[in-house]
Amino acid sequence: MTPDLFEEGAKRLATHQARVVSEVTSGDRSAGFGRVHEPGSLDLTHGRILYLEDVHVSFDGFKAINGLSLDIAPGELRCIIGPNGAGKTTMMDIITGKTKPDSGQVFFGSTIDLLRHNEPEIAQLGIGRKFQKPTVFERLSVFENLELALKTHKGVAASMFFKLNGTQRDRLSEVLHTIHLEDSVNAQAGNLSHGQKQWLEIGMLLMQDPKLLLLDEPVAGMTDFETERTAELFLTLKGKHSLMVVEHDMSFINTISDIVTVLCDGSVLAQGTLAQVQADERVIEVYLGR
Ligand SMILES: Nc1ncnc2c1ncn2[C@@H]1O[C@H](COP(=O)(O)OP(=O)(O)OP(=O)(O)O)[C@@H](O)[C@H]1O
Repeated sequence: MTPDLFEEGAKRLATHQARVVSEVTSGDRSAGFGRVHEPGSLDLTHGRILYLEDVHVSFDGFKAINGLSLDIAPGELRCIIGPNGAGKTTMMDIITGKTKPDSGQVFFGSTIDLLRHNEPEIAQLGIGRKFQKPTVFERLSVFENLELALKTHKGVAASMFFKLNGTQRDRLSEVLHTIHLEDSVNAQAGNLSHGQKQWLEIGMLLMQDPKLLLLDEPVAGMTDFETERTAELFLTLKGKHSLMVVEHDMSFINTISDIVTVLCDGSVLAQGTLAQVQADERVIEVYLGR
């Protein structure tokens, strides 16, 4: 880096720090959000890995997200439910940088302002997303899919010369064990069952060691047996990773959930244990009264 660029960077940092100091209220809920962080580290000082505050998004005047505030603790497994059109997918689009909100705050840890980053950067920061439909490479083996996930994460240039080292091989074996696919390591992904493909895709995300995993209807289309194993898998991941699971299957949610957040009309309608939210009159009304 040239001295000029150094100087410019130092000036930007000083301006940013001055602005942050003037904005932060001591002891406030938002205290410290926006602080400059060490590159590569995730500041969890405030005990929150994800923090959304008063987020708004409109599509052609329609308020899809309307004052959404929500936060998640490190290692937590949070379930998100809500009727069709509640804003669940749009919320995930905002967290992963696919949709930029009109206003509001979205922080990863205390210091990383996600609204300043694009989709690939957010993935590199440690937020992995699994869409409803499995998207594995059908012609490749289970092993090759997992290996490819690691290569892709390293970037195009690095991936051309990529060769698994010992630690990465150990990681791959560990992930294979976690996703219950040890016996299918050489199977072609296209020949796996629907549930196994879903697990493989989760395994591909795990190869990148995400800090936060967003999972959209992970058990849709699974057999009862596959759903049970997925519940076991998520309970294994909880603690090591933070998980946000959007699901409609209430018995699955009952097995895995601590706290359930109910979204409706783009904001949080209720939050608590599954039993608490199911007993909430407002929740009953949005599910049954429409
Ligand atoms: N790109 C877009 N343009 C216009 N409207 C949109 C767009 N994306 C989402 N919406 C609208 O925003 C609202 C929220 O949609 P979203 O997909 O986030 O809901 P959801 O809770 O994920 O629903 P579902 O459970 O059916 O997947 C819906 O009314 C949807 O039609």
